[in-house]
Amino acid sequence: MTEPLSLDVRAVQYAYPDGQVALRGVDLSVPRGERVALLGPNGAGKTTLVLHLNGILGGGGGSVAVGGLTVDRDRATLAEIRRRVGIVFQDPDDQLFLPTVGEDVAFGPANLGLRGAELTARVDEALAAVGMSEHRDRAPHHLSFGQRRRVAVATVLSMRPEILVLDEPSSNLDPAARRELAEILRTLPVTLLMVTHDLPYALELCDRSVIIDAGRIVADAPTRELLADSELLARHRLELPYGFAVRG
Ligand SMILES: Nc1ncnc2c1ncn2[C@@H]1O[C@H](COP(=O)(O)OP(=O)(O)OP(=O)(O)O)[C@@H](O)[C@H]1O
Repeated sequence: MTEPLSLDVRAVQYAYPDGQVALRGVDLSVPRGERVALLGPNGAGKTTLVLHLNGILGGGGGSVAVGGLTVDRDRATLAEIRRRVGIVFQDPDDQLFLPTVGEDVAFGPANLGLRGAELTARVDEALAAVGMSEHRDRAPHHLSFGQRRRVAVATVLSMRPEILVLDEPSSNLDPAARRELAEILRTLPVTLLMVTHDLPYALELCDRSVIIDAGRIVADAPTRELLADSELLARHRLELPYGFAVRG
């Protein structure tokens, strides 16, 4: 039997209630363990697509499956889909709200009913994965922004997701924190989908990139190849930093 894809998006369409069409038939398959960057200009449909992955949005046509389970409206399926799709939002403070780091990381698995040694093991594992074990008893608001982002990643990892979705993971990080996070993300044994405007970060972390524009996937290829195509980038309002050149 072939292993199920981590993510299988087929012909997904979506218009917001005000009539604004955001997705016009999106297909995207991601095998388990792959890291993919989702690129595109403002308003392209990146967030709308991400919100389809865990069933926050849907119903406009097409299908989404995560680890072989199709996203559906019934409660049990939705709960399982939300466990399988871990979303790390751009602002870690949207994800951290308990008095200590350990409590924040335990929150998700505790909600699933885990207790005692099993719960402790989940928290240990997630904090170790992001290099934050020694900060377990600290208050999240006493940590640096870079540390809070790592803890936000841990709050999702403790659910043992099928796919980790990161929204602009490098934003607001200083160069050292940016590099440390990249090193962490590279070693995580999960499928990763990273929404970003930071093209060098996409190149550093993801072998494959997808460009979405006006609700359609317009390119899906090795990151190096995409970033070497300056006409393609310009057509979709994507820019490499000044002086940063990529050879295909
Ligand atoms: N709640 C909403 N109601 C109506 N239209 C919306 C809503 N949210 C987004 N849109 C529209 O849907 C389209 C896709 O937006 P989306 O936020 O998915 O783009 P994006 O690629 O994530 O952009 P950005 O890079 O700016 O975050 C845009 O035309 C946007 O104006």
